[in-house]
Amino acid sequence: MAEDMLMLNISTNPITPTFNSLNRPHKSLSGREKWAKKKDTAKRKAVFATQEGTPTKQKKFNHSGPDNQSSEQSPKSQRAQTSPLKSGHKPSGDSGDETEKPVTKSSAKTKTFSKKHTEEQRGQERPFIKTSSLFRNNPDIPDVQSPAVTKVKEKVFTGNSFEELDLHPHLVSTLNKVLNISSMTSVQKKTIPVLLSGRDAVVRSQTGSGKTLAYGIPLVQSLQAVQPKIKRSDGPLAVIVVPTRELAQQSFQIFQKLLKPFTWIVPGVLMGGEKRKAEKARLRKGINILISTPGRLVDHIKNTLSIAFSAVRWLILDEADRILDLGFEKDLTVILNALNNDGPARQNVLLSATLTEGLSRLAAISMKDPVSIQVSENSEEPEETVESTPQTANQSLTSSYAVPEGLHQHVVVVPSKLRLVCLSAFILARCKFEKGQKLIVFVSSCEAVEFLFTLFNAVLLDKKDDQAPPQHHPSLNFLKLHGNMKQEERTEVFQEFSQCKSGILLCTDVAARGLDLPQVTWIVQYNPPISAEEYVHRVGRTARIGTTGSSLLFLTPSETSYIDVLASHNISLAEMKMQSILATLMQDPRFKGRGKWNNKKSSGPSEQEVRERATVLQTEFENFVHANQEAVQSAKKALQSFLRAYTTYPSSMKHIFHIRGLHLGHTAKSFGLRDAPGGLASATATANPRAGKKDKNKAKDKEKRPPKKQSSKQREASLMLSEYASGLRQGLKSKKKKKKNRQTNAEDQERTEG
Ligand SMILES: Nc1ncnc2c1ncn2[C@@H]1O[C@H](COP(=O)(O)OP(=O)(O)OP(=O)(O)O)[C@@H](O)[C@H]1O
Repeated sequence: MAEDMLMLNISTNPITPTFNSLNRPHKSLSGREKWAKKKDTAKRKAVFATQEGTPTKQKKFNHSGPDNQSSEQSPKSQRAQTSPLKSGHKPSGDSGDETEKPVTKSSAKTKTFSKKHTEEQRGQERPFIKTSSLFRNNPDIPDVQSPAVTKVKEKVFTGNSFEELDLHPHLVSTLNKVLNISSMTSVQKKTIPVLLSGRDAVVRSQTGSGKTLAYGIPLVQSLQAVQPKIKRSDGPLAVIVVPTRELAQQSFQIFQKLLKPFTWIVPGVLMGGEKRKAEKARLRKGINILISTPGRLVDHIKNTLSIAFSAVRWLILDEADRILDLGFEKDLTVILNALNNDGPARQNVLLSATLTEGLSRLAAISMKDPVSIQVSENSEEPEETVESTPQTANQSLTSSYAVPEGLHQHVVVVPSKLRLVCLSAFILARCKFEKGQKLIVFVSSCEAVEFLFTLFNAVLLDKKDDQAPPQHHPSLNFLKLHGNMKQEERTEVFQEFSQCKSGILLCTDVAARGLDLPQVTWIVQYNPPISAEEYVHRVGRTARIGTTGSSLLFLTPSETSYIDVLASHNISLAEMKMQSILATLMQDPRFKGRGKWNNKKSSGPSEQEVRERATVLQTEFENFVHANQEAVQSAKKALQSFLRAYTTYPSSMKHIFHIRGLHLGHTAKSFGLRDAPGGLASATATANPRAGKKDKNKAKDKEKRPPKKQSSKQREASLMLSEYASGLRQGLKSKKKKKKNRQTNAEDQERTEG
């Protein structure tokens, strides 16, 4: 690990041998080999010192110079290197250890010096650079070529107006005047007549194509026509199930608008995080269109006597593939049983941008001859809908997904160590040096969102001095959204990000589905999603309803095969170069390094200068993280949760995302940690069933009560469920003591988003 230690690394935390052994693809060097490498490195150092005339001391502070260049691969060596294990990627403990020794030896002495010196250097725009090895010993970045694919295209709009349908004139005028829409989208044109005819339907169309109104309009049309007029006391006539609270709120708001002329029809929303008592009272008064998350609906089915489904005529599952997915299945069964016991014949509608698998389970919700509706540009007018059974519907829905035409998708390959600075540079580029940019950054865990939120607010915002509050650049407005936040805060953030003109939303997949946040310009996937389907939903938060937008997927060199996975779903990405993202740092004087590279004649930013600035930024991150124990703990928690999430990729993707492919020292750096903390062994050993026996034993020793081993499916499920967790765990636990009776339901509740 010595090579990964900072030049002036003062860490007393030796790297656990377990991790070195997990990540060390090479056998240890013989004495002769070590000597040869030492000699070679010394030679290179000497050459550099002569070329740059770097004083010895300065060279110690910034060791990235010549060796960085050695890490820049020749085109030949760049080719076809995808796995660190295969690529000659040299993790800690390999070559370079010896060259760093003189420096690490003096670490005790430099500790005090570095701290004082760092402070002195601030304000002089020549920060003390502690992080010297950022650009060294990284795996090669392979050439990235997205395979040619035939993109699936969907036309968003039709030239047809809502007047052409046989709708109530007040409904049409509400669409025109309240929602400001006049012509139908393709999916609306296909779906509305089918649903008005009373048929069940399975609807798939690209993200942001207007699926909510595709079921909302016929639902309102049909309910307003019911005679005698619907009364509040009739209870629910339509049940709409959606996977997240924010989506529930959003759908509820749309129904409030649609129902403006039909005031006798009452919409209502039930969702986790809200007070049950208040919801019960509303249910007692009567809700005709009931929108709910699965968990909260189940909770009421079990505990609220006044909930009755005898009048339900419609069941709509929005984001149906998510609801039919792992974890929600049990809740859905409870909901369906309750509906089937009570209700008359009803219409069932399933919608999503990625409906494929899970359709065999449609039988379980007793769809009757569902019509399969999908939108494809190739289909000739009149656009046919397909009469199908659940089985044929399954066949007709391929796994090639349409993404919006105005979406420009990119990928950047970044070695683990550089991920944090690269993400920061990207955010600065978009939000500090450009105007009107609204970004959503997807991260794999709640803890990582919290960590990045605190870190970016502390480091990326301009600070004049330590006392003054950070100066908010107007566009550098960070927001966070994840399942462990209190509901009020979630709602506030959702509203704020919906309304703001620019900003950065750091979030988990809780924001991946269905949310219609206006004018989002970039979707950044800092951690790749667990499936191509989730990729489609995440990027679908931009370029909605015929507009344009962009996306950027971060991959490490060992993860580049993910591009092929996406290509197999007809999704292709253009490469963005890491260097060009990092070059943004040249615009920010706060990250100016020693500046001596400025003298160079070259017109563009020197690569070395960019690296130096990236190193300054990384140093700032590490200084912040190591400034106090709380920050270190937060970084460790984030790292641990990242590792846990990494073990949950499905087995079909383990060849790309396997915990063994991670270099933990490098990964730790992307959390501002100078070294991989000890104790991670237990986290990964318990999470990773394939970890060595030795690691598992160590983990057992350390943990008094090691968590139960889970199958990979269980882990995936529990991750998803914790992701969508209500955040009520503490409150529910205390209630548990008082009301044993409610225990089961409370657990169900906290287990789901609802
Ligand atoms: N006919 C229309 N004309 C103009 N805008 C429309 C029309 N129908 C819907 N919209 C708007 O398009 C946006 C996206 O609609 P919606 O959220 O229903 O998309 P979606 O297909 O459900 O997306 P996702 O798959 O991401 O959930 C919304 O802002 C909605 O108001």
